[in-house]
Amino acid sequence: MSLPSTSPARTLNPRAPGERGRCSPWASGARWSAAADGSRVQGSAAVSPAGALGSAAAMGILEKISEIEKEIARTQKNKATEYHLGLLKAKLAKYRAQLLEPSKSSSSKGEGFDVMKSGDARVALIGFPSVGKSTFLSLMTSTASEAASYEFTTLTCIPGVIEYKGANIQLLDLPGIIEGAAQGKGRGRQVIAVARTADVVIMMLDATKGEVQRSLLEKELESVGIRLNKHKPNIYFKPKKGGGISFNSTVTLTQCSEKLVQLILHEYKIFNAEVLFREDCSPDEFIDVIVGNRVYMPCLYVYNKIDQISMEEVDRLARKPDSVVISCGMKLNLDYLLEMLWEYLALTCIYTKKRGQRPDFTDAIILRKGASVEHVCHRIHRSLASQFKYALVWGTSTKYSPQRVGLTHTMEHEDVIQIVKK
Ligand SMILES: Nc1nc2c(ncn2[C@@H]2O[C@H](COP(=O)(O)OP(=O)(O)OP(=O)(O)O)[C@@H](O)[C@H]2O)c(=O)[nH]1
Ligand SMILES: [K+]
Ligand SMILES: [Mg+2]
Repeated sequence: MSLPSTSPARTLNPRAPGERGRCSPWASGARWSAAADGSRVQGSAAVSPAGALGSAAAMGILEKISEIEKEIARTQKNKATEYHLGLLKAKLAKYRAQLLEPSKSSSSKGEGFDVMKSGDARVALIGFPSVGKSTFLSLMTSTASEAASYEFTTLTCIPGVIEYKGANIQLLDLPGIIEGAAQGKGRGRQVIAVARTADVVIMMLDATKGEVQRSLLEKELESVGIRLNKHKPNIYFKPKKGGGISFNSTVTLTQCSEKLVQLILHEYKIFNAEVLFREDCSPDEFIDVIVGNRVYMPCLYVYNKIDQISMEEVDRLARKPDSVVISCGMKLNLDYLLEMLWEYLALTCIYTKKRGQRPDFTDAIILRKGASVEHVCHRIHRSLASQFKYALVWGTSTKYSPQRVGLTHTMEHEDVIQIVKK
């Protein structure tokens, strides 16, 4: 491929990096309603009964899962089958959970996967074999991870550090995963366990291969409770000791009804609970709330090897939501990827200020979203929180500037803080 001399940047990045509204998973949530349903319906292919699970019990569950998935696929989706489908989905989620449980206690943890969390954030590289994950790690960090043209070059978790805007971002190179990973194929289960601990997942894809790799990987992660670029369903759910099921909603529901909610709850042997829908959620989303243990994670789809495809194809991929096109081989568009990654991490930068002085804007304290004043204290000095009297905060997290706050106050991006000791 030859890159055009006129404005390649526009083709690579049809979105301006600052356009957080359109690319950030925290934006309005418009994308979210369409995504939930149907994903399981197509999921039948992903569950292969030939999964690497040894025990007969596990095989039994796999069979049950594939049977339910077949039935869901057979069942037409309409008003009359709504309850039936809802029940099937609840059953499916239950069996999937059972399938995953035993592995936690067994010895299948896998050597080399317990990498210590370090730095300000963690990013996991997930992808099929030989898409270029290790090449990427070696390029972006000072760590070298072996890259080669054969599959499964990487067998463990290799950590590196990206230094960007004063933050240390831990980047994890992982073995390639394949279809059936969630059922234990290859090192899939260990890889997915690491992915769950990340702040952002980079799903690396080979731009020369079809779209099917993306949907296969999404399905694998979905099936173990990882929700990509979705927010937690806004449903209040509280199991109770008695009193039956009290059901309410603050919005018009088009996908769930009281009866369906009850059916699903009964499937989980829950007969007393308070349920309040604050959003028009699907049955799948409601099941996610009951099951709990779901991880809602931002994901960047990174198409590598664009040096191998046509300009038109590059342009098409670059326009997909949550997507970035790169070439590790030709070092194309890596800066833009870093900008996007920074946005998706949505780290909070806090500036400190001494009494009577201007804030120090040269040295930000970098924290995860939702960090409190106490987190800030710990970052400055280990004993500061115990000597803390109050803090003055300027910025978007307070109503007044400055405002006197306590240790539990939640900080926001670019707030300025002055800490007053006892
Ligand atoms: N043409 C081209 N080849 C690339 C690019 N990036 C990586 N490769 C090649 O792709 C092959 C696989 O790269 P790796 O980095 O080993 O891929 P991986 O995803 O870590 O593979 P596993 O560890 O086996 O899962 C190597 O031969 C790389 O040189 C790229 O941007 N363009
Ligand atoms: K490889
Ligand atoms: Mg590798």
